[in-house]
Amino acid sequence: MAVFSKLTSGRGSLAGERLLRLLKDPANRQPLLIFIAAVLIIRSSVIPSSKKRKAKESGIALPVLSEEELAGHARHFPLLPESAPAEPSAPGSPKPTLSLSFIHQLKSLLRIVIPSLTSREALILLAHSAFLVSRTVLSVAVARLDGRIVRDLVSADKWGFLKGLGWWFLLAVPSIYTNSMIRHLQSTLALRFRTRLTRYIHSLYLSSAPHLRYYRVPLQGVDQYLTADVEAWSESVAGIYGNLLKPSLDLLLFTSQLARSLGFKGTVLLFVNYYVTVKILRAVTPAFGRLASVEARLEGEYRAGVNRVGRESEEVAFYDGGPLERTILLRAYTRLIRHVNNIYKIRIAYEWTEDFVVKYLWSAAGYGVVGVGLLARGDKVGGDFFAKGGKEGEKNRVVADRTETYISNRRLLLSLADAGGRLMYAYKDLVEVAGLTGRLYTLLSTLHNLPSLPTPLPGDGNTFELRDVDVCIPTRTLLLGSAESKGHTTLVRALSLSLHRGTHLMITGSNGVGKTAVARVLAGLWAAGGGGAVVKPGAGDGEGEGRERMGVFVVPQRAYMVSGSVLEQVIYPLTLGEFYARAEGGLDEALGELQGILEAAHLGYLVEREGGWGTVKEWRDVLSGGEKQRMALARVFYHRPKFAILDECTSAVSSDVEGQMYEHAKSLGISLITISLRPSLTKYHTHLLTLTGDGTGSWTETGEQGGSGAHDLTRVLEEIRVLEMRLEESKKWEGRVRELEGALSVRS
Ligand SMILES: Nc1ncnc2c1ncn2[C@@H]1O[C@H](COP(=O)(O)OP(=O)(O)OP(=O)(O)O)[C@@H](O)[C@H]1O
Repeated sequence: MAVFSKLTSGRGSLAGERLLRLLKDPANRQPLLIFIAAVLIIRSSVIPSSKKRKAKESGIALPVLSEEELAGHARHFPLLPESAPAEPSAPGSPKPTLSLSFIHQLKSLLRIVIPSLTSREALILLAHSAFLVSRTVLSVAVARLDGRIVRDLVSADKWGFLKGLGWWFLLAVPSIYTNSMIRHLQSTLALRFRTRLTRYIHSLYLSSAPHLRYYRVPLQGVDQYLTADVEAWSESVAGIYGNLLKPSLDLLLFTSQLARSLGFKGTVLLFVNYYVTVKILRAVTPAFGRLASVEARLEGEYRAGVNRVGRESEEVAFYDGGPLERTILLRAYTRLIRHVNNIYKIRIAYEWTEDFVVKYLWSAAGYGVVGVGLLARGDKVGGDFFAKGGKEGEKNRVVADRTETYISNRRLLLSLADAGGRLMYAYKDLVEVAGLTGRLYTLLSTLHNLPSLPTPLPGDGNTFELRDVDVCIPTRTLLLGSAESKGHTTLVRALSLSLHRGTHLMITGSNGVGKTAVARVLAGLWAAGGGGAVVKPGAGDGEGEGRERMGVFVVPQRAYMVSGSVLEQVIYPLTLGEFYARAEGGLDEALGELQGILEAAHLGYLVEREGGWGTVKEWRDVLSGGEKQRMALARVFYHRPKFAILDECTSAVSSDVEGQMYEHAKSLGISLITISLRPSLTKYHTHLLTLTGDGTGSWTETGEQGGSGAHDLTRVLEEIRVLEMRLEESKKWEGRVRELEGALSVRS
């Protein structure tokens, strides 16, 4: 009551008095109280004040969930047999029906989007529910008022009619406010669900080592899951609540209201009507859930095709592959459209039945139900009414009362038919939500259940070692972390290596023998097979070098350019925030250091050419192949790792520049592991690993022994080459000598 006394004080006292007067009437009390409660909830907690909104807008952030928080959810996402990674086509395959497993899946996802009963989402849901209830109550009030107005009209009650009209306008205000708030809260809820789910999936999918889920997830078209599916699910789930709750409430309330005037028979008839409706619609409802799930998958395939052409546009253009790409895209599009068309066709029969049931069967049932009471009693208001002693005024009153009852009931019945229709649509939506829920659950349970890769041994921090490791092409199980190498194609068998800082290894061998595969095992992307172990140097300050150094930094074959500025290209994968935090001597000094690094990578001109460190461009397209490779080397110089794995990453750089960059890297104390086919690079290394590629997985290692090393190896190879050349030449001279001898013998 404190709220009301506040309302009645001061300027609002007149309005407050009126409000209290309205509340005294029991017929008005219920809808008004609900309406006021809903407005107060919204004002206090859901719609932020302008001050609050400003603060929120300036600080919109999506903090990453911690591994502990993610682990807390993991138990709600056990790997279902349908979504087990053994089934690559899993996303479309689980049959989404309204079964127990759907309820479990939905609950698991709802836990993410509504984390607690005091969360903002729960409050919005509460306010949404309050508005839904108040809308139903308002509908009943409107139906009753409708009846009263017509009654007063029929009985020519002028004042009653005007009063009714006044109430009509008064009720319009909360009604329209309620309707718009329901829509607003539903969209807000959908957006918040989407944000929560996106944040959760990103935290899980892009979590850093040791899981590298984004690299290992064995699902096709993950982008479709992350974008379209999340959005569609959030919209549907936020909508389905209202679409289910409102008509269910309507059904309950309208039926109870009707039951009062329809009597027993009418009420039974109403229930028979419900039963028949449900039976008919259940029989004709197609598997909308599965259809929606397949549609999402096909949409994903088409989308991935379009993305590929956009990404590789230059390559496609060089080959002039447009027509072929068009055929591929059209094929994917046709598959999608054919499926969507099928859904439309399947829907026709369903919608015919639905229309008939909702519009005609329900209305007919309505007339029947209203009429049954009156017709059954057979008490006409005709001539015999007076014969039985009825008076004129009484007749008018009876007619007016019946009109009121009829109008109110008819309105309630129409609303009831509408509620029934909505409920049917909601059922269809619910089945579609089941499809999307199945897909998202598959994604999350797959991500949660990716087993950890075996953790590399730490060693002394300055040694890189492979002990008896089989390098195997990853089948799904190996990719998921199994160290069991049986049944897999083994590229390199029982490989053992031990590299200390200061030594430099070159891995060579012909194409496809598994050089990059060895790098993947070294970097921890693939599990070491054959029960072997990897000893990997972690981050640290090395041997008293002052600055914290990364353990291992890999430069892959294809140079990767991140979206962002020139500066962000050099410091990748460091964020700008981390870069600033590191710049202890000030930003100018840090940028000066970066400029020096670019010069060492022969890219000193870049910052000036591109208009500054902050210039943002699509660097993948702007930089030449060689420039991209030099930028990748600049990253190595910036991070100064203990070990750098360079996978054919200077193939487009001229030999002299390549040599200078190698020397520079070594001068920074970086131990190099180079994968290359260029013999000219051997001279920068102390060890040589040759993968023979003879199908047995064998390999040979040449290393520093007693002062000799790869330098000797190069020298020996060179000497053999020179001797072979001389041998070749000597054959020519032998031929010439024989020619001359032949000529001499002819003369003599
Ligand atoms: N994810 C994978 N799934 C299946 N096969 C793979 C996979 N990755 C690599 N392979 C196969 O393993 C073999 C070795 O690949 P890898 O990339 O290590 O060769 P490489 O020696 O680096 O060759 P190149 O000199 O051409 O770069 C190849 O035959 C390749 O097709």
